[in-house]
Amino acid sequence: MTGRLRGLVPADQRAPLRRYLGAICGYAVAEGAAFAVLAPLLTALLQGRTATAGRWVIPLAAAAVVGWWAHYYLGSRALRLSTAWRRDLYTRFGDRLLTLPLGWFDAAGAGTLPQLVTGDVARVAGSVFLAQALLGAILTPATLAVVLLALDWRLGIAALAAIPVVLVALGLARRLTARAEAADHAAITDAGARLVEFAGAQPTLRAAGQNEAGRAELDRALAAQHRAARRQVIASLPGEYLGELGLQLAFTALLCTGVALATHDQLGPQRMIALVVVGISLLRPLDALVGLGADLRGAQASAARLEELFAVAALPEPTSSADVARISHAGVDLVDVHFAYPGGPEVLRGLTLSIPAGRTTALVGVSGGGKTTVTRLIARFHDVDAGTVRLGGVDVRELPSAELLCRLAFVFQDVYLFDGTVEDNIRFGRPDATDAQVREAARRARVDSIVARLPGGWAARVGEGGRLLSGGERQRVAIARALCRDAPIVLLDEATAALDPENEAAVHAALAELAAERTVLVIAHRLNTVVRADQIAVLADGQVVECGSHADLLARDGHYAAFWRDRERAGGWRLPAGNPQVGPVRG
Ligand SMILES: Nc1ncnc2c1ncn2[C@@H]1O[C@H](COP(=O)(O)OP(=O)(O)OP(=O)(O)O)[C@@H](O)[C@H]1O
Repeated sequence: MTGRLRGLVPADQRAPLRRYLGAICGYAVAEGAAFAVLAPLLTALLQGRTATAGRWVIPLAAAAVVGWWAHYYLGSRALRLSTAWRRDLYTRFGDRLLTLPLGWFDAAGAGTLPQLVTGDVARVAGSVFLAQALLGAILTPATLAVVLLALDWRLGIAALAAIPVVLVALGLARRLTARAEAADHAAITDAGARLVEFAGAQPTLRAAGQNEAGRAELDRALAAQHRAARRQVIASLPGEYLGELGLQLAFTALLCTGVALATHDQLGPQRMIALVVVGISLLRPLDALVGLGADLRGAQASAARLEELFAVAALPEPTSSADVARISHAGVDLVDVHFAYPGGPEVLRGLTLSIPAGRTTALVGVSGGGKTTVTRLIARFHDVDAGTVRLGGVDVRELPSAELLCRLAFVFQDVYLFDGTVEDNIRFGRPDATDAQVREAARRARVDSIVARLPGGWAARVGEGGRLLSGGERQRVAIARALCRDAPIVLLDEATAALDPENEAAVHAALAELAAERTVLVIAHRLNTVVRADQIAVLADGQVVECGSHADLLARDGHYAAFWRDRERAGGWRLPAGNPQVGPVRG
């Protein structure tokens, strides 16, 4: 077990694994010793000493029976160890997902999850079986080599001629395939992600009559994966061929040496044949070594990826929740905030914004200007690079994440509903809510009218992701969830999609219920929302360049007023990114 893999072995499985590895070493050596019995047996048989040969059959038959039992026993041990290891990795995986910074999920990291869960965990846990094959392919020939050297050192050396060539083949295979293996893994991950994306995009693609256009990305990823797999096979060929060549040379050397010794009367022909058979038994398992080396590298690479995931630093948590008592109001303040996504340019450059308690603040700005980023920093998906985000006067970094998150409710644009009933989905915001509280939240968010039309009513399931509901209906359920949660601060990303008049009116009524007496920060995409907000913050160049009510900002005749005039002229809201003037979306 190599260092990387050993590091992932669960603590309570280390001792059983050590015992198992010891047992398979013993098994491999014993297998070699059992093969060695062939030498006296065959010699006696070929010399016509059948009684002696018969005596040697007894230990060989006993070894076969014991070997059969040991094989079964070790196989069941391996299965138990591998299953326990896999279970532990899944548990650690689940625990890790709970503590990963939320920002990790919307970065590239989340795309690697399926491959980590399905491929890497299985490969690491499966290395228990690999260890058996590998140790067998090393120790059985090593035992036979010692026996052969003891019986006839000349034939032993001839057989061992393969070893340097096999070692060179292993090194060559590792060097040539390292890059190809990494590229193949990246291509498999990408193709998997594209496939999931393609499946999820089916409704949109078909509605737009763009089935083929949507396929292009998937086809490209599959073609890339095919190329990467072919390159990996090609890269592995020289190592395999060299290993094979080494073995053929060793067979030839063994035979030639045996024949030479027999013809020069150095060795009886019967003994020569028996020893050559032992030599062939020595060489045979070496054949598998190059392939097993590739499997081991694959398991090590999987272990490295899992280690990388387990090593992602959780955002530092305060050791005590004492600062929670200092929260004096439900307002949020961002002070001189600087932030860049890992490896990206600075998105927020000294942003200062005060979001007063119990009021609605609309955030407007060009697409990609950093509005969503502001909400993510308030919820501490990421930590700021400089400056502070305060909730009720307390730095969010000084609040335990559970304390922070229980004060926040989110209503995202792409609302995700679980495949349960509407009620389940509303209760999800607050698991201990009573039926009456859930129904009340549903009524205030105008969800009861959705339930009325669902076949099965409250008992109807909404489908995975809420696909049986329309976008507006999903958002109403999300608003009901937030109402049920009753958090004092709501972070809301208003839907950009056009809603039918009935849904539009229902969503607005629901939002009005949500906003009453709560602190709301809304990424506003609708004219009504912007105009009605208590204050509008205009985001440009990573800063809040204007802040005030609709009337104030119009009177100031700055960015907002310019955008407003633009909007009146064009009848639209959103200005293209790069335009110095700012604006949300069509009202
Ligand atoms: N997870 C991420 N990793 C790296 N960069 C990101 C990430 N999320 C957003 N960005 C980048 O940060 C910048 C700000 O994005 P953000 O989503 O905050 O803008 P926005 O104003 O909400 O845009 P929109 O109105 O189009 O939703 C963009 O350049 C975006 O590409």
